[in-house]
This record gives sequence, C-alpha cells and structure tokens, in this order.
Amino acid sequence: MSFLKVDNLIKTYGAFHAVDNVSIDVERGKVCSFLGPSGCGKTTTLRCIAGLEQADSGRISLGGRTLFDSEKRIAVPPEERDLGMVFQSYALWPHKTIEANLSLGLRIKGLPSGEIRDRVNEMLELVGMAGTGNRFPASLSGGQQQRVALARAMALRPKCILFDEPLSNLDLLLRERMRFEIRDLLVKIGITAVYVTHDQTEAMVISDHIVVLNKGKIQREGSPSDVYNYPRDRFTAEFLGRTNIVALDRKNSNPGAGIVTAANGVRFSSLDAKRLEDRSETGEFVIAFRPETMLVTDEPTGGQNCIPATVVSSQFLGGTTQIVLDIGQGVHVTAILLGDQSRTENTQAFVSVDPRHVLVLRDSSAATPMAGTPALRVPEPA
Ligand SMILES: Nc1ncnc2c1ncn2[C@@H]1O[C@H](COP(=O)(O)OP(=O)(O)OP(=O)(O)O)[C@@H](O)[C@H]1O
Repeated sequence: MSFLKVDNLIKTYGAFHAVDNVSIDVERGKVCSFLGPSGCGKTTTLRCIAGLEQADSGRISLGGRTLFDSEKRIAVPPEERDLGMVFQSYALWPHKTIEANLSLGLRIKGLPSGEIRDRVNEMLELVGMAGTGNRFPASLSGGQQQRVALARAMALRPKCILFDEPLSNLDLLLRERMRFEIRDLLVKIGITAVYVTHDQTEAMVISDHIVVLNKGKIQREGSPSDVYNYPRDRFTAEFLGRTNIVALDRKNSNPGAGIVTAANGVRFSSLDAKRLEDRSETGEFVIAFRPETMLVTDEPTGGQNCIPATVVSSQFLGGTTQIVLDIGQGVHVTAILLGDQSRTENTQAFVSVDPRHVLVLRDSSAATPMAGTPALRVPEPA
C-alpha cells in the first residue's frame, strides 16, 4: 500500500519540462531513491513533494492526506507537510550548539522543555552522537554534522524524511561508510524516506526501491536488483554500471527460439530475446551484457554463448582483472573477472555469457559512459 503517492506530476520552467508526468508510490517504512544524471529532475520532484516548489499539475499525498492537488487547488505549506529534510549543506546554524540546533524546531512546535531535552538526547544517541550537545557544528567533522542534521530532521518525528544528495560534500571514504550508516538508521527507525542521488552505488545501498529519472521522465523503477539486472533500456543499463552494448541485427534474429544476432554475425542465446516478439516493443534495440557476468576460458566450455575471441588488452586491477576481447569484425567486449586472470595480448580465448544475462535493451539515449568504460559501438548491418 502506497504511503507517499505522487500522481502525474508536471513541473515546467517556461517551455521546459523539468518533471514530466511522474508518478511514484512509496510504501510505508521504505526508502525510495531518485537516481539520474544532473538535470534529470530529481531535486525538482523532491522539492515539489516538500512544497518548496509548486508543480503545474498533479497530486501528492502522504499517509492518505492530500498535500497537493492542482485540480482541487490544494497546496499545503511546507511546514505543515509533516516532512523532515536533510540537505547536502547540512544547514546547521553555525553559531548555535548542537543541542540548540536540534531544539529549535521542537520549541517552535511548542513542546515542553523537559520533553525537548529528552528527545534531543534520544536523537543524538540514535545517530551515535551522544554527548556532543554542547559543541558547535564547526567542531564536528562533515560526517558528524550530517548525522546531526539527520537527528534534527528526525527529532520532529516526521511522517517521511527527504534527503537531497546528503553525502555529496563528504570525501569518498566517509561517503562510502555513511551510506551504510544511513541505511542502517533508516531501517532501524522504520521511517518512509525519499533519497535523491546521482550515485548509483549509493542508491543501491540505501534503497528498497529505485526510480531512475532521465529528462524529467521515469526511465525504469524497481528494486535495486531489478533495475541493475533487468534495466530494460540502454540508458538505465549504462547509468547503473558498466555494460557491453552490441548492435543487434534484428532481421537475422529469431526471438521465438531465444536467439539474437549481433551486427557482426555472432549469435547469442538470450532468455530476454522474446521481448522482440512483443508488438508493443517497437523501435531500436541493442544486445547487452555486464562485464562481471562473463567467463573467459582457454578452451570452449561446451556451454551456450561460447564465442571465440582474441585478447586485445588485459589489466590486473588488484581484486579483479579487466580483459578487452575482440569477438569478430572489431567488436570489442570487456570482461571483469575475479582475482588475477591476466592473459597475453593477441592470444586466442573463449568468451561465455549465460543466456540469462544476455539482455535485449531498448536503445534509449545513452548515459554518459562511466570513466574507463570502453564505449562499444558497431555499425548497423547493411
Ligand atoms: N528555477 C528554475 N528555473 C529554470 N530552470 C530550472 C529551475 N530549477 C531547475 N531548473 C531546470 O530543471 C532541470 C531539472 O533540475 P533539477 O535540479 O531537478 O535536476 P537534478 O536532477 O536534481 O540535477 P542535479 O543533480 O544537478 O541537482 C534542470 O535542467 C534545471 O536547469
């Protein structure tokens, strides 16, 4: 059952659609991330939920209460929405102690001072910051300040908490640690949360549900495992991690038999091939498989999708080995293998991909490739 519900939300700036008919359902106690590249409309959607921006049309409700309805002309002011917010900039008052920072909202709410004290201590303990009440924000590290900001948002016991890129100002190591801390905290408290990020690993760690946005529209949504393993379109696949993209020769593919043929003539067994039979699935498609789903061997395995290849390059990266292979007519694919599985350049090898991992994806506009990703483009068949 949906607790936070966004229906057909549209927000334009002039002729530009920053949020283009977005509908989202978040269950009570679950964490939903908005994930996408810069400018895709994540923050605007979040700000519409918070009431900091007013959408042109659509509806937003929280726990059955309407917060916004363009037709009924309802727009509950931000401070009456029962929402907590955690920003990238922490937004703590620098000249106030931590205790005063946490107390402020509770005083405005008119809580008795004894209860305020108890709640402040309870929240600081919850985020692992007990005993810091008399300190000033500047004396805390970035990670500690962000925990205080989270404690402050939760002290008001909101129905839902909204995060806008809360870890962006932290260094990489701290950011990686804080992801797990925030996830643990949110699960412990059981609060409903919306989390905006452009970092796919952060979204994976923190969320129960990921909404991938592109150009103001929802491109794909589902559990972290679903959106990663079954992206359905090329944009999502490339945004969520490294992937090999090979042009599809649709004329020579046989979806009914679970066979797709690449433009260089290589035939792949694919459990996903049947999508091509679906009449609603018109348009351009590509074949895709992730580097970590591949196997590289000296001899044919005797299994499906075992393709002869030539090693183009091989790089031991510490925990993994990255091997680029030519699978015919200059089509390069990248395999990432556990441990040191280095190979000599220009030698023969065999590449295998499990048919469960060979996907047929709609060729939506490509995401910006991750650094180091060999972009693989082969010409369409004549
Ligand atoms: N007040 C505004 N006036 C005009 N255009 C705006 C305004 N606010 C946002 N936009 C535009 O709307 C689009 C979506 O912006 P938004 O901030 O929601 O993106 P985002 O996905 O959160 O990106 P980022 O990660 O860079 O913050 C962008 O192209 C942005 O330039």
